[in-house]
Amino acid sequence: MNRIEGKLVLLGGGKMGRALIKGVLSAGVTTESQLTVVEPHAGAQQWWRDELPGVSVTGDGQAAIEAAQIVLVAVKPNVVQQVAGSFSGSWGERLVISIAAGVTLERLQNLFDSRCVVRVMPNTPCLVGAGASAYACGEAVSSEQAATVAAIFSAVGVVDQVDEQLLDAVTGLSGSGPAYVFVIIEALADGGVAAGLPRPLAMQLATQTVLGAAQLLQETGEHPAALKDAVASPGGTTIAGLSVLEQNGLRSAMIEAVKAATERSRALGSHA
Ligand SMILES: NC(=O)C1=CN([C@@H]2O[C@H](COP(=O)(O)OP(=O)(O)OC[C@H]3O[C@@H](n4cnc5c(N)ncnc54)[C@H](OP(=O)(O)O)[C@@H]3O)[C@@H](O)[C@H]2O)C=CC1
Ligand SMILES: O=C(O)[C@@H]1CCC=N1
Repeated sequence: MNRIEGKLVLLGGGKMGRALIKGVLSAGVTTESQLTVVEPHAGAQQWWRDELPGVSVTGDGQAAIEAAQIVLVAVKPNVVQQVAGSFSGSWGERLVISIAAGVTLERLQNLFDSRCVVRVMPNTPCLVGAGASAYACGEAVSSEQAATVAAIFSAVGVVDQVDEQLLDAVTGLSGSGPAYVFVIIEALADGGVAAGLPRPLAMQLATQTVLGAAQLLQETGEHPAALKDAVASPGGTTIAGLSVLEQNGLRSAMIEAVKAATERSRALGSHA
């Protein structure tokens, strides 16, 4: 794992900020003494003090940002403008990495008056080191700085550099995708309960089935259709279940969900 150089400030100590920082610390990408979290709300500050007592936490980021080489922006998209305006110095001397959904590189470059900005889309499985992230770099980001971004996000899962035009679709697929999968797992468990299984057993079987299927797909490198066919015996149980999924439009529901989330990411970008 590559260690990153310099002080890092996290703006916004909520769900994603916590997931990312816990991941980079446990992977040894940086250390608690190199980190400051800027979070205005007392409740959220307390979480950091309880969980990571070696990390500095403050409500006012001015001094910490002045001392930092890397700033990770993890506030809601509609708060990015406010945090960009909260610092009186020049952002341009720092690498600014934003995970705000939909907020474009052009918008980041304008808000931070810097071309040294990176737009990233991670997801919540970063919390357990199984995230999927993609990023695009602004015009002045050096290859060393791009490597810093890769080091941070590879500490919490897989990461790819992409053209910025793909990032709304990344948001619709892997950014929002964990929520779709949680709905599928919950529904599978409900089906098991409806068929007579105790709830805890149904939940364990549903979760492990999704985890195992994803792992099988990844490790064999087979096409999902081939693995699906291998489960479905002629005249058997699986083809009976699959036929109900087709009748009820599961595939098109998934496709439309990703498209709708992609559109929403584009819309967030135009309003942020
Ligand atoms: N959740 C997800 O699955 C994903 C989210 N994202 C993106 O990550 C970003 C953060 O999302 P998420 O972690 O879910 O949101 P959270 O609301 O959990 O975290 C945002 C945090 O920022 C704090 N905050 C508000 N104003 C300021 C400020 N002026 N300065 C510093 N901190 C502030 C919030 O405090 P308070 O709540 O008290 O206002 C909150 O603790 C969003 O832009 C989102 O689009 C990206 C990928 C996946
Ligand atoms: O729902 C959202 O807006 C954020 C971005 C991707 C996942 N959650």
